[in-house]
Formats: sequence, structure tokens, C-alpha cells
Amino acid sequence: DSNTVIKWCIFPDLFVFNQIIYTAKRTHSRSFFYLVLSEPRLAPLCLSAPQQLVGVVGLEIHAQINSNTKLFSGSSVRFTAPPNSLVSFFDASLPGTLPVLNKRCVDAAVMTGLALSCTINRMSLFDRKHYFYADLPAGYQITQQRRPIAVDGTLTYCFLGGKKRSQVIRKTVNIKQIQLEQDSGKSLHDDLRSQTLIDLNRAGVGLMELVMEPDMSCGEEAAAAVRELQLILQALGTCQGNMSEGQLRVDANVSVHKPGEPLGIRAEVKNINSVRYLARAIDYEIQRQIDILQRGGTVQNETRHSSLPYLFLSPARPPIRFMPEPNLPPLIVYEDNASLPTGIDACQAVVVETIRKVLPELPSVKRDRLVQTYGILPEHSFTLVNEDGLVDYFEAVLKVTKMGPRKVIGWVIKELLGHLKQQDMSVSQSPISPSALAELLELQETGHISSSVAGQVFQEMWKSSGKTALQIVQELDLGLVSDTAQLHSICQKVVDSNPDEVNAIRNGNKKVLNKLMGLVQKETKGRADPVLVRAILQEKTLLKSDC
Ligand SMILES: Nc1ncnc2c1ncn2[C@@H]1O[C@H](COP(=O)(O)OP(=O)(O)OP(=O)(O)O)[C@@H](O)[C@H]1O
Ligand SMILES: [Mg+2]
Ligand SMILES: [Mg+2]
Repeated sequence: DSNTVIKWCIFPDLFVFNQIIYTAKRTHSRSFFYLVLSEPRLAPLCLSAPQQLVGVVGLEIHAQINSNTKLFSGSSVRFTAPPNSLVSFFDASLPGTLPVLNKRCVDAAVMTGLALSCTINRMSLFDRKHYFYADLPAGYQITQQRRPIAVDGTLTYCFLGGKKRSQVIRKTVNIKQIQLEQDSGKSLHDDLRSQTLIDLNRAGVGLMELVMEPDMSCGEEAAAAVRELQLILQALGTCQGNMSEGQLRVDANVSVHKPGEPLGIRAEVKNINSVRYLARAIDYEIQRQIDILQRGGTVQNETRHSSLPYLFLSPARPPIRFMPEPNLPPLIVYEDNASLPTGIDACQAVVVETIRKVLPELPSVKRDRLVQTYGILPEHSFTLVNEDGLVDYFEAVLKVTKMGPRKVIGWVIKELLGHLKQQDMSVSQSPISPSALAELLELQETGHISSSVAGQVFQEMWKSSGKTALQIVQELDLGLVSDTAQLHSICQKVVDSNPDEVNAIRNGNKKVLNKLMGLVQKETKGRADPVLVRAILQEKTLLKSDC
């Protein structure tokens, strides 16, 4: 009875409460269940149910600037160079050497700041961040701690959610700052000889550190934000964004709290170099902290390394001391050419307006444009933009064929991208050019070949790169069969040998006609003109032509 249920309601746990309602529903009449829900004294219980702990995520992202030379020296930047072959005296920190700022790196940071709607500081400063590490010969890193080059930006990212993962969910994370800084060298640990080898090729390479506010709540969001940032940087050309080569490295700061309460203590998972692993590491860390708090423990402010197996702790970081870098003057950027002081060469100065003018189309704008211009599905616009060169390919095909964009997108994503992925190839390596694919689609569109034959021709074109669609159709005699007499005879054969199907159609099951059409196509290896075949079969099975 209802009194019993109300007594049980003293359980403060919403899950237990739901269980009781569920049991009540199963063991009592429906009306009883509704009676319970309409009980006014139950509402406060639902509202006062304890809030769940949720994850809070703030990312620091180190993006290697796409530049031929390092941030403060003229040494080249090349990932594959032999160890210690790209090291200048300054990179090795020999006494008496001085930093010379690389303008290309400043331009890249300003461009990235503009693309992320940051305020560009007209004056920024360089600082020394001291810590001891074998791959940091100077004993400090030159960074921008007091006044970075760009502040207060946003990154809007999307991911596919909902039941079918086809609903576009759009979120925004605030960017606290973008700072210019040097990369360190690389330590290579040789466990067999118990040695650590140092490669200084990376020492002094220009980095942009993007510091995000703790606005995200789970691994999926963080992964989507990093993926979007990667696409933006690649579109700008300011960073190649290859995570496996360390061009984009993520530190994930993770804490848990109850919404509305102050943020919890953060643990930092450092140097994550894959988007998938980032999502897993964050979700693991959130769950680890929830488990600790639920057992009555406290979360430690610690650094957790991302190398496998995850969960290897590093000792607490020694205190870091900052001091202004005495060898570099304040970095000044100018709004436009008009604001340049006399005597300063416009080519030598960093001018924000000049960089703003050459900002390329950003991925989110590109996706919206593709959906609006071509009427394709949002999820298809994601696939197109995610694959380097695929948008250009798609648009190049559309320029040549009369086939509609919604049909073309199917070919580009299913056939072309499917084949490329299978063979681990990039779009630029495709053996079928956009104009060659367009020619094939045109043959289908103008009724020269059927859609199933078009698929067959695609396979042939892929294998015999260089042959045109028309050549293959002619060589293999794949043209559409439109000879009415020939089709009549094939249809008659199919009708005669499938009396059950014909009866089913005569009794009103019109769908069975498709089966007969399939059998005719089988006979003709997919070459029969489908419009003619349908008409002939309808006639032979005594259906009216409007069916
Ligand atoms: N309670 C919190 N939970 C999760 N993330 C947090 C929390 N507090 C701060 N963060 C995130 O931690 C990061 C702090 O980065 P910041 O570069 O300012 O400091 P740092 O980690 O001490 O420095 P660095 O690692 O560069 O030496 C930011 O991305 C911020 O969003
Ligand atoms: Mg930082
Ligand atoms: Mg940090």
C-alpha cells in the first residue's frame, strides 16, 4: 500500500528509489503506480537526491610550429634526421650564444590565435622557466609566462551523438592563452645498458602551448576538441598536427566534483599522443578519482604518465622558478601597416591585419558550407573534412558530372574512401582522379551503364590505373542492354521458371517484382536497362503499369 512506499522513501539513493517504484509497478496495479508518482511528498526526495560526481577536464596542448627552422636559432627542423645532426651552439646552450626570434613562428602563433578568436597581445614577454632535466641543456625553457602572445579565445567543436550517433552536438571550450615556447630535446632510455641517450634535434623547436580552461567533462569531449584543433592547425598550416610524430602532444588535467561545488584537485596525465588514447586515459582517470572519493580517500595533485601501461606515477615536480628572459626584448606586433613606426620594414614586422587577410576557410565553416550548398548529411560533411584532400576531390567531381551531390557523396565516401582506407592510402595517392570518377558517374547518369556495372567498372579502374571508364565498358562489353526483344526473352524465361513469385505478385505482393528484376540482372550480369525490365515484367505478370 502507498504508506509502505512512503516509509521506504527515506532511502536517499535515487537508484534504490527507482528500484522500489519498479517493484511496485510489477507487483501492484498500474493505478497504484500512478498514485505513487502523483504523491506530492515524493517530489522533494527526487530533488534532494545526492548529486553525482562528474569529471572536469582542462587540456594543455603543445603544437610544434610548422617552420623550417627553430624558434631562436637557424637550425633546421626535421623529424627523421639522424640524432644530434640539427643542433646549433645555441640549441646546445653553449655560453655566449644568444636567441634570435624566428618571425615565421610568431606569424604562426598570431594566425592560430586569430583562428581561435583570441585577443592578440600587442606586446608579449619571454620568461625563463627553470627545471633540471637531461634533455634541457640550459636548465631552463624560454616560454611566455607573464604575458603570452594570445589570450581569451574559444574553440568550438562538434561530435556525433544521440542514439544512432548521427546527431551533431556542438560545444565550446574557452582558451585561456597561447604561448610561444621552446621544445626540449629527447631522452632515449636504453634499458639493456642502463643508459639514457640524449638527442638534441628537437631542442629549441618552436611550440605553441594552448592552455584551455577546465570546461570539458569527459574523454569524448576532449578527443573531439583535440581533433577539431588538429584540423584547424592543419588548415592554417601552422602545425602539421601529426600526433604519432609528436607534433601535437596533449597534457590532460583531470579532476572530479559535484556540479555547483568548487573544482576538485587535479591530476595531470602528460604527453598523450593519440586522440583515441586521450579519451581512454581521461575516462579512466575520472573513474579512478571517483572510486577514491567514494571510498573516502583524497585525490593527489600528481603527474601521471600516459605511456603504456597507463598509471605510472612520477614523483612530485620540483618547484619551478620563473624569471624574465634578459636576452629577448618585449615582442611587439602591429595592428596594420598604418600603425608601423617609421623606419620599420613591413616585411620584418608581424602585422595582425596582414595575417587576418590570409586566414583560410576553417573546418567548421567548411562543414556548414558543404551541408548548405550540396544538401549532404552533416555526418558526411564530417567525413569529408576529416580526410585531407577529400573536400577538394568531392568538389572537383561535382564540377564535371551532372550527377547530384547526394549521389556523388555516396561514391566518394563508400567506394573511393573505402578503397583508400583498405589500402592505407591518402586521397592524393588515389589511382582514380576526380575527373576519371566523374566520367564513370556520367556514364551511369546518362543511362549507358547500370549502377551495379558502375561499381564493377570502379573496381577495374582501381586495379588498372590509367584506363578510362569508357575504355573498360567497351573492352568488357558492359554497356546497358536495351534491346527490347532480347530483354523480353530473358524476362519470359525468368517468369516461366518462378511461378510462385508470379502468383505472389498477382495476389498483390508487389515487392516480389524486385526479386524477379534481380534474377533478370543476374542473367545479364547487371547490364539490363532497369526501366525497361520493370515495364516488361509488369506486363508479363499482369500488373498495371502504375504499380
Ligand atoms: N580543477 C581542475 N580540474 C581539471 N583541470 C584543471 C583544474 N584546474 C586547472 N585545470 C587545467 O589545468 C591546466 C593548467 O595549465 P597551466 O599551463 O596553467 O599550469 P601547469 O599545468 O601548472 O603548467 P605546465 O604543465 O605548463 O608546467 C589548464 O588546462 C586548466 O584548465
Ligand atoms: Mg602549461
Ligand atoms: Mg600542466
